[in-house]
Amino acid sequence: MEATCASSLQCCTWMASEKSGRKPNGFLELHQRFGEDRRRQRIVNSRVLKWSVDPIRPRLAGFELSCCYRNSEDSTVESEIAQGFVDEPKILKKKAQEVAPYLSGRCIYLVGMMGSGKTTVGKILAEVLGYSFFDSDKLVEQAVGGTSVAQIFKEYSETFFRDNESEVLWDLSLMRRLVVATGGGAVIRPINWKYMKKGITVWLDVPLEALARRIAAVGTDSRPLLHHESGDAYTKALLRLSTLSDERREAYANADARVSLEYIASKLGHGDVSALSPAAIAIEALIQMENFLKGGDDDDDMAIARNS
Ligand SMILES: Nc1ncnc2c1ncn2[C@@H]1O[C@H](COP(=O)(O)OP(=O)(O)O)[C@@H](O)[C@H]1O
Ligand SMILES: O=C(O)C1=C[C@@H](OP(=O)(O)O)[C@@H](O)[C@H](O)C1
Repeated sequence: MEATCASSLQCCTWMASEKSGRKPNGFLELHQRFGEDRRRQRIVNSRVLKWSVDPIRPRLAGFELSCCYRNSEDSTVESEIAQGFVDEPKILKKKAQEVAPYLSGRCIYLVGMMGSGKTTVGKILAEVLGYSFFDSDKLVEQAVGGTSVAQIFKEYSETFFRDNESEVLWDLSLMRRLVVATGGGAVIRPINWKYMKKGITVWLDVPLEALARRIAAVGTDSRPLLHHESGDAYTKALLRLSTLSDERREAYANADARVSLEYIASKLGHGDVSALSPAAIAIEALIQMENFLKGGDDDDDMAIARNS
């Protein structure tokens, strides 16, 4: 079973921090774990060859890493392949503990296109941070007497839905320690940004083809803005999503932190974002939030680049 763990590089760094109490190159530690003393050697090239989920212990993602070293003493170059496992829940928990003091109870608002994973990733973030999770669509549905979003669009109007959405976001902005999965269109009203900016806003930036694949898999019943196109489910979703994305991309870019699935995938040497697990995306969200809150753009995950 092939799957990816976007946390590969963080994992290596974190394993290293745990043992040595400093922030060294994780790959050195990786090799120390395999019983070899590489401290006097410098990595000149490293590459993740393969990721896979352990079918017996699915919380663990296995990896195979190829490394090439230069020995500083005699200038010889050696290479080897190492294997290991990363425990995503453990990494998530550790990263959440690191980010929590910077958040100091501020709410997290996830923004992004329909199907970008705001609900899925939001629930994970809420759990690891000890926050409560809210889906703004669900709150609108409750406010309109339990009417579904699709039904609200049909029986009332999109404007009516948007008004209720703004009210819900205002109510939420008065609270603390929440992760909020906003509706994909919440970003189009400037007033909503005023409410959301009381917390930290995070944009889940997912390629349109991946969004269309996810939505085609679950159907468009709950997403009325996708009801009008004709054709098969994937093509229908892709067409409409690309128009919406053109209209909204600039608005999403107002977010404090951006989580680009293409960036995570390329960092790990993957061609396809569909292999990234929700937990791995949540880890990247925590990293990007930490960067924003610390006011820098340091990226521990670039260890490979720095050492190559
Ligand atoms: N990383 C992921 N990989 C594969 N499928 C995902 C991922 N994240 C979310 N999904 C799936 O995509 C669909 C939409 O996700 P959801 O979290 O509801 O998005 P949103 O709240 O942004 O509309 C769901 O069926 C969910 O299971
Ligand atoms: O993109 C949009 O305008 C919408 C996205 C939906 O939420 P999700 O992003 O949770 O699907 C929901 O708010 C409504 O159907 C409108």
